[in-house]
Amino acid sequence: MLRVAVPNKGALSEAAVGILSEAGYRKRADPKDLTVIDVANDVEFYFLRPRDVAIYVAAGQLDLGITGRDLAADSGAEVIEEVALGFGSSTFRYAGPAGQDWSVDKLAGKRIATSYPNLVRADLAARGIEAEIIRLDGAVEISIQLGVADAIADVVGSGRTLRLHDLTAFGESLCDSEAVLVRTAVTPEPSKAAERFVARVQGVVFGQQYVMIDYDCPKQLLDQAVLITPGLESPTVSPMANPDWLAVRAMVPRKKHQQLMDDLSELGARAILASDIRSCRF
Ligand SMILES: Nc1ncnc2c1ncn2[C@@H]1O[C@H](COP(=O)(O)OP(=O)(O)OP(=O)(O)O)[C@@H](O)[C@H]1O
Ligand SMILES: O=P(O)(O)OC[C@H]1O[C@H](OP(=O)(O)OP(=O)(O)O)[C@H](O)[C@@H]1O
Ligand SMILES: [Mg+2]
Repeated sequence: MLRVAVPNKGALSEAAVGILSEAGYRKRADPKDLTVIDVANDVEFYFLRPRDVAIYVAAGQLDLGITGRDLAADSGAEVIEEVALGFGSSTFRYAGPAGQDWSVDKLAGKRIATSYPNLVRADLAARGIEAEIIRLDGAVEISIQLGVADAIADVVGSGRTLRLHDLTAFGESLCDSEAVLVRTAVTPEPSKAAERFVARVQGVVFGQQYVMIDYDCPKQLLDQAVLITPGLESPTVSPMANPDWLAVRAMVPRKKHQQLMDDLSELGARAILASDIRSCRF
């Protein structure tokens, strides 16, 4: 039976469970359940802290797991990233009190509070900077005010928490993160069952990032319309009852679809429809 780790709570949990459900896997009945056996798909799910997921997967105890790229990097566990899941996006930044002229060099000799000590230690070592790392479990932004640190290194999503605490980020991002599906590096190749699981998850994630566009196109405008909606391989073009018109169907990136619909409309296409793709395979 394939063994898969899923975040049991926190920022990544809900979206991870949503993708797995859309991929046809069984959900847990009670949020306190730590395991679910999906007999129909021959998969056992383990609901773990996302910070621990890469450790189990790297050790080969579990075949696959969903975690954050930053959490996996900080754990030091060796895992292979199979699918970037398109949610839980963040950067990982140094920050200090606003109004001071911060730069990474100025961290030398300072106290830096963080929940990601290994990520920070590796970055400072690569820069040849010596500083004291204060390891905290969370609410890191308050640590300067409380006098235990001079600067912090933390996850930045919207940036709201930094602003609320009068902190300013500086330096490059140490890790551009999102939720990822990782697999063990113990075996060089994934098993057939792991490959199938990855394909299902990839299919749902890909479906979320694209929409299907259908439209009616005057025959003489087809070449120009195909430039607007080239599809993945090539759009599907079908005859219509009226021989002067063609029906066209193509996948387009979700982020661009409204712009592309405007372009098609201005070109002369009609009855332009966009629909969600729930899942796909390539
Ligand atoms: N705005 C955000 N806040 C927190 N984590 C975020 C945010 N955006 C993305 N993430 C990602 O979520 C993961 C952290 O997951 P975790 O479960 O620890 O979240 P959490 O909500 O901080 O939980 P807890 O605070 O209970 O430990 C990291 O990969 C982080 O990059
Ligand atoms: O840039 P923002 O959108 O404001 O989000 C970033 C904040 O969210 C997370 O904290 P969380 O709520 O998980 O609490 P924690 O610090 O206790 O983990 C993270 O550690 C930052 O503090
Ligand atoms: Mg947190």
